[in-house]
Amino acid sequence: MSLYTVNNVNQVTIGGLSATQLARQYGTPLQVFDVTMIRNQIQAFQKEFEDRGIRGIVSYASKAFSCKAIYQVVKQEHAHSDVVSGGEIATALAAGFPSTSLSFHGNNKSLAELNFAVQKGVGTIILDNFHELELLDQVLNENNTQIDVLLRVTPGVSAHTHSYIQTGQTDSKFGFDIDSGQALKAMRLSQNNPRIHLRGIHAHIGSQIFEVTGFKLEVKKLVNLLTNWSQKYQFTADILNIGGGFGIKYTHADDPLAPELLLGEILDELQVQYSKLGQPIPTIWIEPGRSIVGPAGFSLYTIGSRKDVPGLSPYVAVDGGMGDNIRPALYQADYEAVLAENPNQPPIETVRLAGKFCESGDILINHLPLPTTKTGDVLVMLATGAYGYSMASNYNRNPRPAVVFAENSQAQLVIQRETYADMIQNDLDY
Ligand SMILES: Cc1ncc(COP(=O)(O)O)c(C=O)c1O
Ligand SMILES: N[C@@H](CCCC[NH3+])C(=O)O
Repeated sequence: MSLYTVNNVNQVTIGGLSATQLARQYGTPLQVFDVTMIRNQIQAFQKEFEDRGIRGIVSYASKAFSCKAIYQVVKQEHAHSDVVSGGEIATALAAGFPSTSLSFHGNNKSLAELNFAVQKGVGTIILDNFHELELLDQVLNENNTQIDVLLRVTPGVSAHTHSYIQTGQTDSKFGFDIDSGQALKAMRLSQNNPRIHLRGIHAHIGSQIFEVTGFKLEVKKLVNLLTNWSQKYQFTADILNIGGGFGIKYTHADDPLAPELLLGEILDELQVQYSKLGQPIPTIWIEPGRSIVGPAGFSLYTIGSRKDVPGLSPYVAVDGGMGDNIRPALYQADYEAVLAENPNQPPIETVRLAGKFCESGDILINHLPLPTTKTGDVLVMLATGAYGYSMASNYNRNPRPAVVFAENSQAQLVIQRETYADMIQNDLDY
């Protein structure tokens, strides 16, 4: 499976449009999304549920990439979205996303954020800790209302992934621990709170996961927990949210199962578990972020300076870097990149693709094989749609790039390039 497509004149294309042309039209650095790929992935997840007759909800984890346009695409695909801050809620609502299809996550939601969520009619609060339970109770009382809640539990399963991005193991800042009894206590408190409609539980075991084993352990543990709660405490869950984390192909060294096939295996396991119990499967929610927007995103850069270092690979610098994609610097994440024109030419050298930020560690790709390049060439970095723009910064007061959605050979600007004025507007004189 290739990470990019080309047209008949051997140019990289995104959503049917030439990357060179997009770079010319909108400037670089530029983030472009192939919207068809986003839609196809959401639909592929939905089909896995339908094929098995399981009620399922795809809740896009919008921390992976949040802006009005993406919530609009998610809404068009009849999916839900998970949000992790007042800012994500506000963006989704500004996009016309139905508040009832939002679920609100976070290990330290503020009173103001909970109040905002409740007043705006956010559908589900994913309760993370006892402090939040108190805040939520206060907010619900003050607003004289009720809300649906899922309890986030930590099943003690740690999936194989980069250690910085693991969640879900017992030693996690997120959620109620099952083994120590925190989860049970939270369930009892919620069950006894007339303003809380406890609908079920949630767990998330990590990110960029290729193996189904961790997920299978997770669902076994969750089903056991729910069985125990239903037998001993008459609590019947109608929602089981198994989180996100489906891994994607960033480079040719990655060979993940297609995310929907991974989901299929998890659903098969759930069917086995529930048929052993002789019980119906609750509605299953998933929260994929990376797998929905990651492969669909492309970063377009223009090559600028070059520095040759005797005996070592040269630095080839582009007009973006850690400000629009912190992942290589933060997680040592690997990516691939190709020239927008004739991407299949045989390489003549391996370069270090450097960003323009004032940090030696601002290297986007450490070993990038490239044909002859020159200043002004457009380079396309692949599979950058998840946690790139959403983690972008104004470091060195570089403006964040523009974002374009491309679909059926049409392009539309969905986030304007930041201007110097945008960055200065909140500064005050002294
Ligand atoms: C609770 C929760 N749900 C969903 C996600 C999305 O994960 P991913 O982007 O790996 O699918 C995350 C991030 O890891 C998360 O913390
Ligand atoms: N930001 C991380 C993933 C974090 C997952 C959020 N729970 C990444 O770039 O891979």
